[in-house]
Amino acid sequence: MQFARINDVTIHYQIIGAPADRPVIVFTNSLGTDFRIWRDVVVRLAGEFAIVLYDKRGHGLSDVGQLPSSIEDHATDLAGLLDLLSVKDAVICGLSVGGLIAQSLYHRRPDLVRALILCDTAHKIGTAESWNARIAAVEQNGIGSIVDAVMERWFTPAFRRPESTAYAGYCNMLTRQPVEGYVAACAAIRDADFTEVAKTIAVPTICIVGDQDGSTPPDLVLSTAKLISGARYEVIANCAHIPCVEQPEALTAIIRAFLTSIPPGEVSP
Ligand SMILES: O=C(O)CC1=CCC(=O)O1
Repeated sequence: MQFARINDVTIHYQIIGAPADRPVIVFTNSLGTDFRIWRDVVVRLAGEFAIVLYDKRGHGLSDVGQLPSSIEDHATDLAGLLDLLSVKDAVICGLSVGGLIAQSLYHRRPDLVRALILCDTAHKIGTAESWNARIAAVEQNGIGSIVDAVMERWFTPAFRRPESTAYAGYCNMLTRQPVEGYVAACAAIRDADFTEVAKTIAVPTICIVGDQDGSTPPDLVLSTAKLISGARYEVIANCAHIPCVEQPEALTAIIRAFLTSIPPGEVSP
């Protein structure tokens, strides 16, 4: 296990492969998850790319940090981690709130970003009312009180079978996040609007979405792709909000095809 102290926050991360030898992909995960969600993609890409995984503040083994915190704070954490690891020009793959963090990182530190993979994310996610209702429910009754509703957005019915041990495990992952970290991330998402930032993105970008995503549905992700000059758009079949868990093979194929299509010398393995 690897830990770094960044912006007074202990950040849990993992680095696989040598960044000096290979293009680097950095994975930044979604609300209520830690970096283990990327495992089935990472095992497919390891060897072709160097890979950086980390738990954003308030999730997994990372500290919650000072409250309140914003998407910009998350982006500053990620920039600090990449500086610490001497990683530049990385491909940033952000899932959901991770995609907001990726857009913010691009805005603040474009030198760190070679390409963007915006996965089940948007320029703006949800409404203030929906986030305030979620925050109130979690503060009053805990994360367990929202687990069924969240799982309906994360996974298709085929994945949400009661007898599935994987499904049970991801319910555990959600409910075991620290309440204050979860609530802080909900508030950060509520307060984030990257509409204007998205219009400035000038690196190769792909927007990917599950066809049954209940959190950032395909039409929302398409509207984000349309804000970004030259962005590609891909829909994954039989998939909801977390394709790295539900359809890792399809997601990996899209990531690989995207990265190998970028001009040689930029990100080709
Ligand atoms: O929990 C959800 O509804 C899904 C989600 C929204 C933002 C994020 O990161 O995950």
